[in-house]
Amino acid sequence: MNNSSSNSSPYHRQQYDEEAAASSRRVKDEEDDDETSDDPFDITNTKNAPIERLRRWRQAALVLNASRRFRYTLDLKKQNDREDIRRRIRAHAQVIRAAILFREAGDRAPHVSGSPKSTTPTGGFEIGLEELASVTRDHDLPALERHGGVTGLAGMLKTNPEKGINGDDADILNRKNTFGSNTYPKKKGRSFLNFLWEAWQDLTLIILMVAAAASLALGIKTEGIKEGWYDGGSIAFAVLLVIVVTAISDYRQSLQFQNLNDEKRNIHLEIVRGGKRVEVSIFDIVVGDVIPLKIGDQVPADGVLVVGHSLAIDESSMTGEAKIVHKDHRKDPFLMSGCKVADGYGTMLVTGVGINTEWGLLMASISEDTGEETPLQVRLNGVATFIGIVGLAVALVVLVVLLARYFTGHTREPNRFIKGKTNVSDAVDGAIKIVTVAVTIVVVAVPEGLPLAVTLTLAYSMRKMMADKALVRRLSACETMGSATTICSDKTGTLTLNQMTVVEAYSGGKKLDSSDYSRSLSPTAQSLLVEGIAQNSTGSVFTSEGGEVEISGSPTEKAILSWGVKLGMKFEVVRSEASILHVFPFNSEKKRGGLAVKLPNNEVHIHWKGAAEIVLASCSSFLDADGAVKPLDEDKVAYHKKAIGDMAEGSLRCVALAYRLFDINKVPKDEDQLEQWVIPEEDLVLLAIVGIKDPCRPGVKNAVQLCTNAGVKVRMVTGDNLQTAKAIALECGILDSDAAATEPNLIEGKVFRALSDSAREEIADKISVMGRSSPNDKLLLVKALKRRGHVVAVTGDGTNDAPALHEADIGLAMGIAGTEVAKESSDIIILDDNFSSVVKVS
Ligand SMILES: Nc1ncnc2c1ncn2[C@@H]1O[C@H](COP(=O)(O)OP(=O)(O)OP(=O)(O)O)[C@@H](O)[C@H]1O
Ligand SMILES: [Ca+2]
Repeated sequence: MNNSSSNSSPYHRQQYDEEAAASSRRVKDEEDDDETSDDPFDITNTKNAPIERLRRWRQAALVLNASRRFRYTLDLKKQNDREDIRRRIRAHAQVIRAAILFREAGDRAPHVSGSPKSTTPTGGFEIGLEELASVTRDHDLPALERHGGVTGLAGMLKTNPEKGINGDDADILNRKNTFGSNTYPKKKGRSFLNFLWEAWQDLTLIILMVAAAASLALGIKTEGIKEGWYDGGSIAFAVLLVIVVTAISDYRQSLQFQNLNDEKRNIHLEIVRGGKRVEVSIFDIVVGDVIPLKIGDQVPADGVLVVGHSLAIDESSMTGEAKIVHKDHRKDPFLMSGCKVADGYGTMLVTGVGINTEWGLLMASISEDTGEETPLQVRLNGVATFIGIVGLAVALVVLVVLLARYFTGHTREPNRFIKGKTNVSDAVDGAIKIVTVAVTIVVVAVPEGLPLAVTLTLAYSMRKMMADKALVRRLSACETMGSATTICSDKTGTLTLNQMTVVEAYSGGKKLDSSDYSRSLSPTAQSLLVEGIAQNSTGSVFTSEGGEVEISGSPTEKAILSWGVKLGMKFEVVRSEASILHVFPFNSEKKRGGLAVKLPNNEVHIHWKGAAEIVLASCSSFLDADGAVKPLDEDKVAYHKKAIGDMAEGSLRCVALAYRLFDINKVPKDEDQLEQWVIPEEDLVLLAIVGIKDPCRPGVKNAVQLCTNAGVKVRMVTGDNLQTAKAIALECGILDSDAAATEPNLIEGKVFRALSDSAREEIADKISVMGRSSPNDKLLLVKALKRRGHVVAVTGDGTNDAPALHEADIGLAMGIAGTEVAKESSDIIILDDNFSSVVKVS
């Protein structure tokens, strides 16, 4: 909390705090929570977990530490607790909001009616922090309109909706001081003492401690203080050792988890500053920043949409319900931090950061789970406890039997107990001997070290994985990874470098000269291609004053954009020449993306770009060498198919560009209908087919070999063309010869999809390469393999890989190219995207 209160105008913040404090106090009372927090507004202080534990302590005498022992299953309660905290925070946020609104209403009353600027703007901006934050948090569309919509807001925040803030240090600092920074106070980790305290609360240890005390007392009684303390003392020492080692190990693990979390949260993303895309850390985002969003991204801060194309947001992380919300800049432009982009793309203007967003409040209050246990640990803990209890029971039985025998005189010992004859002191000595036997049984039987050994081993392997560039999100993954029998890897970026360049191109019914692509192009083809490339792209080209070009976007986009630059494309100029009517964003399902643009002369051009053979199938004509539209007859289709085949053979990824004219009168006039408009995708005119090279990663071949030798089969599941997939698979050793490259070793996604469940199971084992697969095919394959008894590891980067990653026994997400959604569904994040690291992990 501290940093945001120091960042905002002190006067308002104080008032805000007081009221919010009062109301949150009420909420707390209602919930009857033992939360102890000096500053009630400081929700970062929810000391919930230990209290929960204490409460359980009180409730059940037997369950000493429910979080560690006496569980034979993983802790579902913990997840519920987290959900609970979320819900509470949401309620909190509502209360805080209500408090602000209440106060504002009070403020407004004297000066008659609701002037929109009831809070004093600071820092040279025309709008104050609270005002701004409340507009976005309440999704207050009328208020946004009062401020002049997004453009008005951008003006007030001294930013440009297209170019962003200018991004000099002074400006950024000023914004941070005025509106806060996009960070939240970290929840303090638990102290070492805390772990010590937790470590001794363990049934087996308590049994041992009692045994130590008993043994100490008995020893001293029978052998005197000098000699008698050995047994008891050594048991006590062992117990102490176990407690300390457990505590140290847990403590170190919690520190490590904190580091991991910091790393996990430190998302790097591209934003627009000074008209240029720059990569910054999510923590450096300030109010006024303009951020492009694409499928799979996490919304990094609260904001409003500047432009969006089919943008759909998954708000489940905030609202708790799985619901996809369509955003558009007129009706619902508000974006909540922490949500995921489910589809489409757009640009947002940041209006709220850090603790001023609901997500910030949430993150500041949830302590990351550090006490996670793996299935093996849970099982071993169960076993240890079970053995302990059995030991205790046996010891008790022995005790009872021996005592009974002793006191009934059924022993053969010389000084056995004879009723009336044996004096009290002898009788006690005899009984003590028997008790000592029982204690010994307990000490021997309780296997305290067992679970500890596992914990230590796992902690070690996690550290080792980190060194191998793998970030472990779920500790149990370390355990499972060792037993993986097959790896389903995607191609792009994992097996290949993800550095793409166009190396071959066909246009006008012939192959272009790769030393100078534009020379053999007709002016018509050149201008249409340039238009299609510049407009139909989620990437961007920035030309600095010195004339240097910087290209950003996904690797495929970058390759095509830089090819466009070679054709003489002036990105900004082309973009400003025509206005975009509607967009169908690229997705892996359809493998193509398209859009409609309106030219100044009222012509409507529709451009498509996507997987070559798919786009080719939608074409009915092509642009010949002179720029005239010619029908695509059988010969020409065969020619282009062969061209694609040749390029794929050479392991190139093929992308086709096509366009068509469209009657402007048929374009829906109404904005809502335009939003629903399905862009025509038939009768296209083929403009060009390009072959993009994406070299194999060095070392991948060895890594694959290593896996094969270890009995782990590597399979490639890719969205790319089957031939391209085959060529790459041969290159990196997934297929060893052309002869092996037959169905069902090599299979196309749609063939696999069409099979019945049982048939899929039949052939799943044999599949080495699957080409032109949709994300769902990957899921199907994983399911089939699992049913065949395989332990499946899956690597992936895309949003649509999430289901497969989730389904897999071990999901590995790519740290660099991977989308946030994919990372969230994974167990391990491969930081350098390298397949060799995947192999090291296993
Ligand atoms: N931005 C893009 N615009 C148009 N077409 C594209 C774009 N990106 C990829 N493609 C085409 O779609 C095909 C498949 O893309 P998809 O996203 O399914 O696979 P991928 O994830 O890139 O590959 P992999 O599954 O190996 O990681 C590519 O072969 C290419 O032809
Ligand atoms: Ca992929």
